[in-house]
Amino acid sequence: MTVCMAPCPVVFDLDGTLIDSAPDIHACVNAVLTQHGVAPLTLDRVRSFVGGGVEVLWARIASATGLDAEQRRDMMASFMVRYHDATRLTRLFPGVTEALGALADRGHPLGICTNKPLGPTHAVLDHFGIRQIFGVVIGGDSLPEKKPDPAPLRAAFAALGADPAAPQALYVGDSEFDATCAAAVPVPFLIYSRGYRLTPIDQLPHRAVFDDFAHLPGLIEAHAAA
Ligand SMILES: O=C(O)COP(=O)(O)O
Ligand SMILES: [Mg+2]
Repeated sequence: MTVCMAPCPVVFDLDGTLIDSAPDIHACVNAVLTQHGVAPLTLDRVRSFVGGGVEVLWARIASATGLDAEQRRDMMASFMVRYHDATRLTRLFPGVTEALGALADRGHPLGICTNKPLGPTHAVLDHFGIRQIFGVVIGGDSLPEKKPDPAPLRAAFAALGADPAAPQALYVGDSEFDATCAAAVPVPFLIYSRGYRLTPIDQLPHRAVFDDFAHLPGLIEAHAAA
């Protein structure tokens, strides 16, 4: 077992991990559907479509509502205009601010690797005043690849000057996309159990699970010392 000589780098997913953004995504989706005469979808349904980025979201909406390719393209474009600064219904999950502050105070380099496009990602980080705490923010449109491809997460660790293969590096996320991505990097994965995951936790590769951000700094210190 190695002892962490320097605070380990920690990269976070965003939607369903640090923020509960499904209500804003749901509102933007339904505004567009209604505008085009398509019946709205429930919050649970839209939440179940989040995790793979905007193209995956609209592919799932199209198959749920029977949109053709042209309708889907037009509606996705209208969605992006609304989504760009949609923060009104979004909340940080309980304890996130305190956990990020504690990790930053202990010197952990922190980053974001999300499939959410950079525009709405920056808007929401600015809205909550937490953008500066992150040394790198990789969005769903930062690279040609998205999670579960390992490239965006590797880029996040590289920007932090960290080697994800170092035993102490960590990725924290909520979904199947995150678990598969972390395994492909490879980097140990901590899963937040109150996010947007559909698959049972025991079927996803992960190092540890937590349901309260108050426990995260202790979990990370325990991992780093293991
Ligand atoms: O925008 C999405 O679909 C998912 O975003 P996430 O990668 O932060 O969970
Ligand atoms: Mg997520």
